[in-house]
Amino acid sequence: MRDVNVLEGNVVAKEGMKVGIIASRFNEIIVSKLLGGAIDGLVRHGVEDRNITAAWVPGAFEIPVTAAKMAGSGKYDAVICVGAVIRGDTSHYDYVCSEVSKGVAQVGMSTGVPVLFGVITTENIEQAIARAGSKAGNKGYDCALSAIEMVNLLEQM
Ligand SMILES: Nc1c(NC[C@H](O)[C@H](O)[C@H](O)CO)[nH]c(=O)[nH]c1=O
Ligand SMILES: CC(=O)[C@@H](O)COP(=O)(O)O
Repeated sequence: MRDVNVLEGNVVAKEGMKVGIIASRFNEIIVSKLLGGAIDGLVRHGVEDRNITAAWVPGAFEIPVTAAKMAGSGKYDAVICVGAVIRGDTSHYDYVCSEVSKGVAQVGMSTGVPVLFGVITTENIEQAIARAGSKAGNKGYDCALSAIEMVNLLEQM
């Protein structure tokens, strides 16, 4: 490749990195696994337990307002959002998923704080289980590593 400048964040947490995690309680049996995966990923890559703060909200729809509060507080280098939205019998699923994804993205862009979207949106419980620590991995863990990478990348800009 030509001799260009390439910026990339590594996945080793900077000294004193502080992370907020927002977990939605709806489908808690799934979300607790996502939360555990996020914490595991952060700690394994150098974030200290005492620098991780987790907050429970009722459902995924309450994540964006909480993310705005966390990201806007100046206390956190990154915010990870984990939840599980599983389709039911009505169109409620579509509205929840749409607003949560848009809201989380908006918080990141408006604050400049990396806000990671670890809310799984599935057609059924089997798909959710697969993404919460079984055959499709753990989306919470994945978001932890992405949070560290994004903090390290944005600090270079
Ligand atoms: N059906 C799911 C919900 N619904 C609840 C909403 O997120 C919200 O708490 C309520 O509409 C009150 O504002 N939430 C999930 O996280 N997952 C679902 O599958
Ligand atoms: C994602 C939801 O809001 C959904 O679980 C609610 O179920 P229903 O559409 O049957 O009311």
